[in-house]
Amino acid sequence: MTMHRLLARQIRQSTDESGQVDLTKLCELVGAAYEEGDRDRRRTDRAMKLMIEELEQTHKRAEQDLLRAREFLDSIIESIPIAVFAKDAKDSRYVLLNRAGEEYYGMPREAMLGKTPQQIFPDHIARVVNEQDRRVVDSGAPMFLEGHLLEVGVKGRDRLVNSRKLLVRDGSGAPQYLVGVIEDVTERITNEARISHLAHHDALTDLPNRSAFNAVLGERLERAQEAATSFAVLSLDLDRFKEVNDVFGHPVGDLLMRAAADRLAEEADGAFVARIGGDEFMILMPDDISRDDVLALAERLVETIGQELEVDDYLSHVGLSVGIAFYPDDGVNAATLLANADSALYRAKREGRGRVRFFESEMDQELRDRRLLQHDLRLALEQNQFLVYFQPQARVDGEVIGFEALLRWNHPTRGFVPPDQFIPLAEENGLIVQIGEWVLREACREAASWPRPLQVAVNLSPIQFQAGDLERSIHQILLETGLTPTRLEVEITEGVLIGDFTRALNLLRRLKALGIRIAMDDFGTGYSSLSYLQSFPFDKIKIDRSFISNLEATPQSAEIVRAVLSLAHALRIPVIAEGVETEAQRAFLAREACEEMQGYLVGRPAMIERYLDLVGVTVERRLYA
Ligand SMILES: Nc1nc2c(ncn2[C@@H]2O[C@H](COP(=O)(O)O[C@H]3[C@@H](O)[C@H](n4cnc5c(=O)[nH]c(N)nc54)O[C@@H]3COP(=O)(O)O)[C@@H](O)[C@H]2O)c(=O)[nH]1
Repeated sequence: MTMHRLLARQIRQSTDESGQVDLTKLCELVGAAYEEGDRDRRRTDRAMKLMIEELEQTHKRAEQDLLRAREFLDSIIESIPIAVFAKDAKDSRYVLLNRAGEEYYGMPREAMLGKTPQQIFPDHIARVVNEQDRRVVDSGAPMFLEGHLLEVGVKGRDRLVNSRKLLVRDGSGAPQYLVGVIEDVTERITNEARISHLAHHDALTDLPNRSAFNAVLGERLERAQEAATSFAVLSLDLDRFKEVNDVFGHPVGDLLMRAAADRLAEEADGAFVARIGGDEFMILMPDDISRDDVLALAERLVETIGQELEVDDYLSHVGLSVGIAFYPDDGVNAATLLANADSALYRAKREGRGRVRFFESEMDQELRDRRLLQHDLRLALEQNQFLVYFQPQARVDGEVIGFEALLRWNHPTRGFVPPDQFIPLAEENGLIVQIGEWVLREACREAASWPRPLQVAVNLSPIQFQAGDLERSIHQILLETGLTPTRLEVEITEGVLIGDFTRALNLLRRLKALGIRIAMDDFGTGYSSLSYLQSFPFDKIKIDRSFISNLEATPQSAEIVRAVLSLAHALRIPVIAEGVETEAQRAFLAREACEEMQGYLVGRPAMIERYLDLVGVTVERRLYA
């Protein structure tokens, strides 16, 4: 007989030693066991119920998470600014389209979902779309089209898009969906194009800039070397642009620059025109163009730029100088070609501006000479190669009233180098500041030693006004030398006032306040001498010697001198005429009531020893001074 182990134990526990079963005890034990079993079952039921509830919760949460994830993905797809669509891979019916897609196609999704391309687009577009879809489905490879013109949609055909289509397979690997994205890249491509344009063009004139010019020149050189062709490089520089800019201000200067650039580009007849900085331009002429044609074009450019330009109610006159170099005759690489075109330009400017010059080999030499002279100039001051010459200034009746100090450079091997040659170089490299200070000191020291209190006039370069502390150095020189300020006259050209006009004017006022006299040099040769007369109370006007030397030859010069004199008299400014060489010139000036004169007639520039009697020094006194 088999019996449940629990019942056997309960019978054992209810049986006494004689083998009698105590039924009451057994019933109690069995009853307790049943109750325990009931409790267990209830516990199990509760646990099961809890488990089921937990499972149901978990499932519900998973469903909600799934829903939320779906909604999240949907909202992303819906809000991304790129058109997204999905189609059934079998027949290309649209099954999904986001908001950007609606915008791109120009129709609500209801009008597209469930429909094939044929039911939505015109035939010729549907054909293309279907063909692309088939290709992706058949090959299984994604399709990517970059920067192509929009073929469908309402934004117009000027939009550029990147589009991508790829195949999605089901669990068994069969094609299920075609998913596509279309990104409108018009703005990006336009911006990239704009940035690239800015990098290669000059912002003011919109002409290609230096870097674009260098790139194009490089290509032209390569091509010309391969094809054995020739071409011309033109280096151009606007004449007097800086003056116009300074006198009328930068906004007018900008307008003028733009107008000049437009004229150049128009007249250049398709040649490559670049603005390489400031008022400098370069032009690359077409291959195998003849010298005559290049010359004709360059002359046309000079003429067209020389014509009056009306900008912002101002009438301006600028000019153009042009230097020309040919590949391969004048250089086979960019550096040589450009340097030679620049040398030719430099010659054109030096010969009076408004000119066209072809490069010639001796210009190269000239450029090298210039560099050598620059080099020597640096040594000149420390090696005491400079001298100050003095030229007398007199009343028209001949009475000497002072001297002009004129710088001379006695070079150890070249001999006397004309100031016209080395002063511009010293201005270019800034040495004029030190040299000018040296001249001032020498002139003041010399004048302070004269027994007669004559005046001494010293030329100041515009560069001395821009760099260094001119006021302090003049002040110190006057203290050092003991020269009375009223005996010092500084001669300035209008170049001093061009540039930072206010600063120069204030400096002149402070110098005048010290008692120094200010003379306007080269009157009549500049651009706006007259306008400067009203800005500052000059102590003297110096009529340029070009008018005096032409007095007898051209009646216009006499008229100009008369006009300057009458203007100066009206303004009560004394006038000195320079370059007076003949008695006839002196007599004319005397008749016209010109106050003073300077020139070979009175005396040539020379070492002061030549004029000791005029300054009141006896030779003996000088020797033992
Ligand atoms: N910034 C400085 N400029 C200076 C200084 N020294 C001279 N210069 C300038 O150099 C230019 C040429 O000067 P230079 O060769 O000395 O010529 C002067 C005279 O020699 C010349 N002159 C005088 N009289 C006559 C004459 O009767 N005939 C004739 N053909 N030439 C004559 O004129 C020049 C004087 O020029 P200016 O100063 O305009 O009165 C010249 O521009 C000088 O200014 C210097 O230290 N600093």
